[in-house]
Amino acid sequence: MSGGRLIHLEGVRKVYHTRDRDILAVSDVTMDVNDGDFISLVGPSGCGKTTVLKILADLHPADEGVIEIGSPEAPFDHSRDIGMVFQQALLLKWRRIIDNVLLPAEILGLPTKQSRERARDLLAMVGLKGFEDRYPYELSGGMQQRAAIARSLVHDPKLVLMDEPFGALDALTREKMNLELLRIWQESKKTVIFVTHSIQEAVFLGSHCAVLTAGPARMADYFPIDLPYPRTLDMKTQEDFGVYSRRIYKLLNL
Ligand SMILES: Nc1ncnc2c1ncn2[C@@H]1O[C@H](COP(=O)(O)OP(=O)(O)OP(=O)(O)O)[C@@H](O)[C@H]1O
Repeated sequence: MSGGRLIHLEGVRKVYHTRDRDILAVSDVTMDVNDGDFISLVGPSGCGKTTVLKILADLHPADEGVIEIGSPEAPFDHSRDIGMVFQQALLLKWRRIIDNVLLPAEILGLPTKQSRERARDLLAMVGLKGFEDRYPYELSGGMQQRAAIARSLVHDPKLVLMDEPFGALDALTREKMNLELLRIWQESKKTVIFVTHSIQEAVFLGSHCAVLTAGPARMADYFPIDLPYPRTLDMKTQEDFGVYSRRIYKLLNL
């Protein structure tokens, strides 16, 4: 389901300079991402996964390397073309669910009526039809994360950055959300960069996988995951799933 190239990273490196020392956050980040790809970014704590997302979002400059997003024919606007989902849903507790989903559209000044319609459609897509007028406290953790996913899509971004969105959910809800996310990804046809600590989750979701290692923090591998979509939970017990998982375990010295 890949289209033209959206992202080209080559030899990207980032060092944080603090008062008493320099911290190498990530290095050797090299990857090409096509429109519609789902990239899993997996690695241990502190290996620079969030830093890669921040560089892509243009929140931090890189120290070295080539970063190209979009093309002259389809320029990329960081303020409009990125949607973000974090580990916590971060919904505003005084706003109804639909008004939370609408927030990026409001900030960008998009037409109200169309945005509201789109927000309703997205809430239906993430399985929250009927919950538009509820408040966040009335929703479970998984439902709140669905609302956060709808919010990340409301302004129709080209790229969705997800920083461990299911890290705070229990194991069963997390598996369910994995399946839901793949369905939403296939329906919305967005390019997704998905950060996770979980090797299983990385293999299960990704069309491609980037493996980051710590000490020194670097991208150790980037490869396609040639398992067919739609993915099903029983694939996790299959041999080729195990081959991909072992490749990552090995890189992480586990
Ligand atoms: N603003 C900052 N200033 C200084 N050091 C930072 C800053 N942000 C991150 N770091 C350091 O850079 C390294 C990489 O951090 P980053 O948050 O990208 O890792 P991560 O893989 O996302 O970690 P985690 O999985 O724990 O969220 C870490 O050593 C971290 O302490």
